[in-house]
Amino acid sequence: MPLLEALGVGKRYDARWVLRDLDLAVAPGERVALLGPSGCGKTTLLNLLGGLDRPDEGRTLFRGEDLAAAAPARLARLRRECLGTVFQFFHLVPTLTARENVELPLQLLGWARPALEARVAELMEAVDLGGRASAWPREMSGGEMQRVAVARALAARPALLLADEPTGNLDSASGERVLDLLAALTEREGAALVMVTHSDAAASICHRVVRMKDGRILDGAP
Ligand SMILES: Nc1ncnc2c1ncn2[C@@H]1O[C@H](COP(=O)(O)OP(=O)(O)OP(=O)(O)O)[C@@H](O)[C@H]1O
Repeated sequence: MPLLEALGVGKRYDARWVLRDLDLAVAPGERVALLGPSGCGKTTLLNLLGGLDRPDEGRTLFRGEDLAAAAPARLARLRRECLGTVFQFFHLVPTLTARENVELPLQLLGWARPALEARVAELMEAVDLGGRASAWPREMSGGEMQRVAVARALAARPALLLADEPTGNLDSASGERVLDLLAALTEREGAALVMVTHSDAAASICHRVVRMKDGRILDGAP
């Protein structure tokens, strides 16, 4: 069974359809890049896949479960346990240290202290920030903040990571480092990745490139 499936999905704002009749399936552990011109609907699709938004036609299924039909509490739980997100502008909590940012999703899930601390330490090492755990976001470079964001997104061992232009605000060297980590850590943890990007370097760490135009998929669909 695919991990994630969009079946005939569409989304409109007022009378204007910005996605139409779109099909996409993502296998467990698969990395998919979503490419396409500005405004073609990539972020809209990512929001539907993550259950942040509901389609106006079609269905999005996570492990066969219709996200739009899930009760709000069920959806919140599914997102907390199974889904990690990485954004262009990092979205770290500015009043928490690097370590505390990574801890946050595990605290929300009620992890016990010893397991939580071991997992956070492991991830801080994995993103090569073992020595920066007590740093505040304002003291970190963009690349460091994004590495913290990657560690946070993977903390709860989600089956799916959604990333929206994760290198869009980084210089190419920092961006490459973040991409290498995204590939290595999703591989190691068995997480699938769906990544919106404009960058060929980002697409190159994916198993499959899906090109979109005007709210539809041009190629790369299964
Ligand atoms: N809340 C909204 N209300 C009305 N229109 C919207 C809304 N959100 C997005 N749109 C429109 O939907 C279309 C798709 O937007 P979306 O952000 O998904 O594109 P994108 O491919 O991610 O673009 P970019 O690469 O520039 O981020 C655009 O025309 C956008 O203006």
